Formats: sequence, structure tokens, C-alpha cells
Amino acid sequence: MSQPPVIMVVGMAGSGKTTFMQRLNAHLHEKKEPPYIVNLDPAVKNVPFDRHIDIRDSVNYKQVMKQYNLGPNGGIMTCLNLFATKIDQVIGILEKRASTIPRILVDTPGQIECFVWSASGAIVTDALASSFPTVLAYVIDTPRTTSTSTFMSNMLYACSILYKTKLPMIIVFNKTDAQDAAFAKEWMTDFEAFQAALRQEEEKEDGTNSGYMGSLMNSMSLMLDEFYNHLDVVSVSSMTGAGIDDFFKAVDSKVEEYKKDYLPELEKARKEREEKKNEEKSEQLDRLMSDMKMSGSSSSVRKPKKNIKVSASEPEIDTLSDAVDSDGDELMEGDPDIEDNTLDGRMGDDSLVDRYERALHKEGKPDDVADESFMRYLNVPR
Ligand SMILES: Nc1nc2c(ncn2[C@@H]2O[C@H](COP(=O)(O)OP(=O)(O)OP(=O)(O)O)[C@@H](O)[C@H]2O)c(=O)[nH]1
Repeated sequence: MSQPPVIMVVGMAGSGKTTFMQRLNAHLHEKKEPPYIVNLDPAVKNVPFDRHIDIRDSVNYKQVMKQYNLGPNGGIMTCLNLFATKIDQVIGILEKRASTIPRILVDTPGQIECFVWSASGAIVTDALASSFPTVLAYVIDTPRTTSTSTFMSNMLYACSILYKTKLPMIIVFNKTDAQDAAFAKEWMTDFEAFQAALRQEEEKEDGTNSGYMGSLMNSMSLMLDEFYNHLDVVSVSSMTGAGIDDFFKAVDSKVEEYKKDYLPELEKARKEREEKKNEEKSEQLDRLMSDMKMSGSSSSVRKPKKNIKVSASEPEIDTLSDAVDSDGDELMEGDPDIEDNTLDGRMGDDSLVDRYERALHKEGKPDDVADESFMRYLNVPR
């Protein structure tokens, strides 16, 4: 059975992600292929389309900010952390519906860094990408990217997201009703055209690209050449609907790429993580066994600690270190160790999820933000 592709829409604040999602949704409804929509932006006020799963139904952004004394970005990240603890349920729901939904659209927070650079953003992306062919749509505000420096900054940002997520990416030049994206496409395919634009800006003598900046951008444009080769580029207008068919063609081609190039890599990485985990477990067991042998040889034979289970049939070890950091302190939400431990975003490392839940329950805080089954938050009849 073929899995529905996941289209994750990312982009800078104001680039038109929500309008783009709205356009995709309308287009697919018109074609009688309604998508399944997931909203991951906890701070968005009005979403102009129906969502099937909405992070705002399970966590209250304002309440989280107030309860944990956080600013706007901290609030978004904490909401995402809490949501990440339920991601297996979300994947379960999506998998159950996979045979009846042609596509899954995912809207992400406007504060792109909160999603792309957070541990929970990586967990959510990783979980989706491990279960479904996942494609990133990086939305760019074309009228705001006509200068070489903004263009370059945007491309570097896109490159860093590709590097971080390791997923196929489509660059979506949006708002082409206001500004044609031909100039950007030319800069991406013709190095000399970009150089000429750089020179032209230098000649304006406004100082932006002079000296060091000019030569830095020159070298970066050479480096980005390789990055451009891996991208599909489309121009769209979310306002008028122009270019949306091209976007879906690009999605199809990226889904093939995902199956050919990305899936084997993902599976290899998952296997390596599992092997490493098993190695660590057996090392721990060996250490424990030798420890017990030593203790056994002394006159006072120590019994294993109560929370350490050892049995021949079940070589599972629960150690205190699962719940306690190296200083012996219990990890609480907001503790940098929670983030640090999972910064690589591996799904195999479940410490964020476990620790977050443990920390919340341990504190005895009212955790109405992270309770109960996810099913009740579904906006569709079951
Ligand atoms: N002319 C034009 N304007 C657009 C287009 N797409 C979006 N806009 C406008 O751009 C502004 C931002 O659009 P949003 O869809 O809210 O952007 P966003 O990326 O979701 O914004 P955040 O949620 O803050 O990150 C709005 O005023 C839209 O009307 C387009 O294709 N053409």
C-alpha cells in the first residue's frame, strides 16, 4: 500500500505559508482529493482552513507561557516539546487513515527557528519522515528577496534546513503576482548572472556588498551551486493560484527522490542507532555483572539496587540515570540537559519524551496541557 506524502510547509514569518496552505487546500478540494491537515503552530490566532489535528487543541500557548514564565519563543518551543511527547499517537492516527487520505499537509510555526532548530521540531519531523514520504516546501517572499544579500540569506537558511532535516526540498517562490521570480531562478542557474547582479549592487555604492561582503557572497554563491542542484524550484502565487499544479508535480518528483535516496539513509541511520543502543545496553550489563562479581567476593554481599532489574531472560536495565542527570538532580522542563540530550533529534533517544512527561508528573503541576489520549483532539468524526 502506498503511503500518502507529507508536505511540510516552512518559511520565514510573513512569507505566506498560511496563505499557501489555504491555496493548496482549496486546490486539492477542487480536485476532489481533500488533504489531511496538521497545524503545528501553537501561536497562530486564525487559521483560514479546517485542521484535522491542531497543536492548539492539545496545548494552550498562552497558558504555557504564563505557567512556565516564558516569552513567545520559549512558549512555542515548550508547546512543541509537549506535543512531541504525543507524536507516536499522531503517527498512529495518520497511519490508520493513510489508505483514505491522498496527502498530508503540515503547517509549521512562523518562528521558523523554534521548529527547525528545536529538539522537538526534529522529533516531529523525524517521526513523520520515518513513517511517510516527507517533502519540505520552503516558502520565500519573492518581492522581499530581490536584493542579492536577502536572496543569499534566504538560500543559506534553506540550505541549513536541508542540512538539518536531510529531507527533499522544494523552493517555493511565493507572491509572484507582485514580483516575477524569473530573476531568482536565473541567479540559481546562472552563476554569472548572480555575479553581475552583485557587481551592479556594488556600483550603486550604498556599501552593502562592497569589499569583504562582496567577496564573501561571491564564494558563497559558488558553494550554493551544489545545493541548488538538489532542489526543485517553483514560482507560485498563493493569492491567484498560479503555479500550484507545478508545485504538485515537484512534490511527485521529490517523493520519488525520497524513496530512492532518503529512505535508505533513514533506515540505515535508524539501524545504526538501534545497534548503538543495544551495544550500550550490553556494556551496561557487563559492567553490572562484573560489579556484582566483585561485590560477591567480599564478605558483605550487596544486593542489587531495588530499581535495577537483572534477569537472564530479560536483559533490560533500568538505572537511576534514566531519571536523574549527572549531578544527581532530577531533570525538569526548562533544564538545558533535556534539550542537549536530544539535540541530534534522534527518535531512538526517547529521553526527551520520557523526561518531559516524568518531570511534569513529578512536579504535580496541573498538566492539562499534556494529558489524555490524542484521539479526542481530532476534528473529524471517528
Ligand atoms: N500579493 C500576494 N500576497 C500574499 C501572497 N501570499 C501571501 N500574501 C500576503 O502575505 C502576508 C503574509 O501571509 P501569511 O500567509 O499570513 O504568512 P505566514 O508565513 O503564514 O505568516 P506567519 O504565520 O506570521 O509566519 C499576508 O498579508 C498575505 O495576504 C501572494 O501570493 N501574493
